[in-house]
Amino acid sequence: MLRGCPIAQPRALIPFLSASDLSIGRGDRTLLSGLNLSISPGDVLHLRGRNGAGKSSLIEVLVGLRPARGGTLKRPAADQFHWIGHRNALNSDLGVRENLEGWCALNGVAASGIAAALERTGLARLRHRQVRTLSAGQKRRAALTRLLLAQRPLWLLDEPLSGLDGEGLALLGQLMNEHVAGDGGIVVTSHQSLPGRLPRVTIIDLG
Ligand SMILES: Nc1ncnc2c1ncn2[C@@H]1O[C@H](COP(=O)(O)OP(=O)(O)OP(=O)(O)O)[C@@H](O)[C@H]1O
Repeated sequence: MLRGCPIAQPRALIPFLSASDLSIGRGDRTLLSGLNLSISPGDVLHLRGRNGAGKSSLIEVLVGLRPARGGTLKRPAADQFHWIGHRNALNSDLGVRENLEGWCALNGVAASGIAAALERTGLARLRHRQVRTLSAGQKRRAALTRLLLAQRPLWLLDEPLSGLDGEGLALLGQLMNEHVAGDGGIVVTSHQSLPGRLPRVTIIDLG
């Protein structure tokens, strides 16, 4: 029997996360309904909208912090995504490095990468500073440092641009670019255009 060269098959991209006919609400109000979305390796999903449109509420539903009001949601396992919320999830009383060490210990992540990750996010110099003494942008950078340590395929970033200066925005653009180039996926909320040159961005306007 003749055997030819194996023919390269197109890669089937299995979504990290998908939702159909999703509705979400706060209190007695429905904020969003009939929402369909899917995020696969290499995708960036930009959730855009005015203040109060429901961006944070939606991302909290996507990560499982609050239930959807209706529809279907398929989410990855907890160790397959990393979420950065509005508040950065940093302990103000601890130093930058201590925060990261604690996060690594809690999440079973090797702490050996902390020094390099802090260099990358421009915080090496501030590693011993108590978090409460950092500026808003520096706190944001500390939260972004966890992305490098976590090395999880799906990132969910709520307003990651807030507080960052031009250099910080460029850094975030690079991190996002590298992540999707390595077949990661990103869900990101922002009022602004996203930094960097991202190859595959889908924008969902929430109003
Ligand atoms: N605990 C709450 N109870 C009732 N309504 C709430 C609660 N928290 C937020 N809301 C309302 O839900 C709506 C959506 O809020 P959400 O924080 O998701 O908006 P957002 O698009 O992220 O806004 P922003 O751009 O200002 O961060 C707003 O109208 C807000 O007032």
